Amino acid sequence: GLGLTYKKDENFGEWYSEVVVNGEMIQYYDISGCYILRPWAMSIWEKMHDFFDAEIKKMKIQNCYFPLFVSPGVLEKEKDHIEGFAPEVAWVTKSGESDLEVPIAIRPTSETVMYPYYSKWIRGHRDLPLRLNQWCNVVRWEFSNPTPFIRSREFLWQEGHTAFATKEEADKEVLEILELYRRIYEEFLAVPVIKGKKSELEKFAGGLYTTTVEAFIPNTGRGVQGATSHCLGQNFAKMFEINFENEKGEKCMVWQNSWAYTTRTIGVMIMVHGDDKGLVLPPKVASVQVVVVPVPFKDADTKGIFDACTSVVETLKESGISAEADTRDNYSPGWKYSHWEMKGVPLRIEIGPRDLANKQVRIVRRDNSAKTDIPIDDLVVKVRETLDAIQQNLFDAAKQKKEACMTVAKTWEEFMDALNQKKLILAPWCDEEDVEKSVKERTRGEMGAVKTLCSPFDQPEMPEGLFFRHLTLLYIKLLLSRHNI
Ligand SMILES: O=C1CCCN[C@@H]1CCCn1cnc2cc(F)c(Cl)cc2c1=O
Ligand SMILES: [Mg+2]
Repeated sequence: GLGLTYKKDENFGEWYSEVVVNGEMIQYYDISGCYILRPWAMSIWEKMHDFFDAEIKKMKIQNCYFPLFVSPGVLEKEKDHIEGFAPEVAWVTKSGESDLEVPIAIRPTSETVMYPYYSKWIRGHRDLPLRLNQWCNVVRWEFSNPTPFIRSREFLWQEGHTAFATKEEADKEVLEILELYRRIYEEFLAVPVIKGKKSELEKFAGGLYTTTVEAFIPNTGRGVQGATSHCLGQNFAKMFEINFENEKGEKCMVWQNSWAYTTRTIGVMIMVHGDDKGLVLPPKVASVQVVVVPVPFKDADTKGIFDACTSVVETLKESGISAEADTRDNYSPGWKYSHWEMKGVPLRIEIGPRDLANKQVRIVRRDNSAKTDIPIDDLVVKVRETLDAIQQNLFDAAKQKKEACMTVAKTWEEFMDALNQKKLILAPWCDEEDVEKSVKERTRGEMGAVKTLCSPFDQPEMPEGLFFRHLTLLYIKLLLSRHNI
């Protein structure tokens, strides 16, 4: 039938797999960990792309495209940089029947692809800042359970790679990009995130520091990394000899950043807003914001109703609202309601004989099912207001749920209690790796281990209790459950 067989709060993993398929976002593919992104998903990727691409162009960042293939020598340039990652690298070993002389890696990320050329291109301070971005796919042959959008062996992302003469410039850009990621989540996907800094243990090992926007999946009580903006320091400059002659003629190493968000953003949005009727799309990223459904009654003025639907769509389109009429005559209105609810269209407009007679339409919100009759003359104003209200309501509801699953722990007991309640924890933190490792060990239990998510930039006032050596930063812990999402 049309409905979902799994309930979100009872079988989250199965609900998610079903809703991405029934909502026509994903088609499962015959290679494990690979998924087809159907237009209903691709249009969301495009909306975010259009925003982010325009913003980075304002920052004078230019798009480019580097090859998919990486030669082994370059990939393995720095042993410690890729030590843990080697099992994820996919290799091309043959062409046709014949083996390649040397296997070629498929990019899992592009530092080692790009930086030998940064070294060639950057000679003097006038070549700086060099700021390139690419929109592409990457391949990481992961083995932990694949999940559409959240963890796939190939995914789409943008990766920015920038080089500066000074650390100050790099530090500034790291945060400018992080703010764009916050805006993608909070202004477009209606998902609240926390900005923060990763611990030494959790950061990108090849970099100097990692900043992150952490999102929250209330159904699992887990945090999830939303996007990341690293300052690489001069580590890669040293590795790839990316030097420049400064104004005084001295040879200096550049300071670099790299930053990315991926198609995981779409999965997070689905998990946060979806319900037992299907997807719930925030209007800012919905390719169809309003669907108009004719409700003919016997033969009462059917033509008038269809004409009204067409003119409502035209009026909305003229005012920049993406609207579509479902005039298919082989489906009932009821079927259409369920279908477009499953696809998460934010607003439905119904037009029947009574609406026609009263010169009104009935609007039905997807987020809270509220039904309102509005005069046709107020159509555009009311629809725009309602779409804005839906966007805000989705964000507010997600924020409230997130805060409900976070708690402050000042003592070890409070900490363990919160863990067992599958909460995210704000706890005093000494930011020492050995302590982080020991806490990970001490908390390894049937629910999985615990890891730190970030140290939030917005630190709440210091709690008075201390249980780590000394209180420096608060951070949010993540309770990892073996049965990941
Ligand atoms: O997160 C970003 C933003 C965009 C550019 N890259 C960085 C760091 C990526 C870390 N990382 C992540 N995954 C990796 C997987 C691999 F197989 C290899 Cl060889 C390397 C890596 C790796 O360096
Ligand atoms: Mg990884």
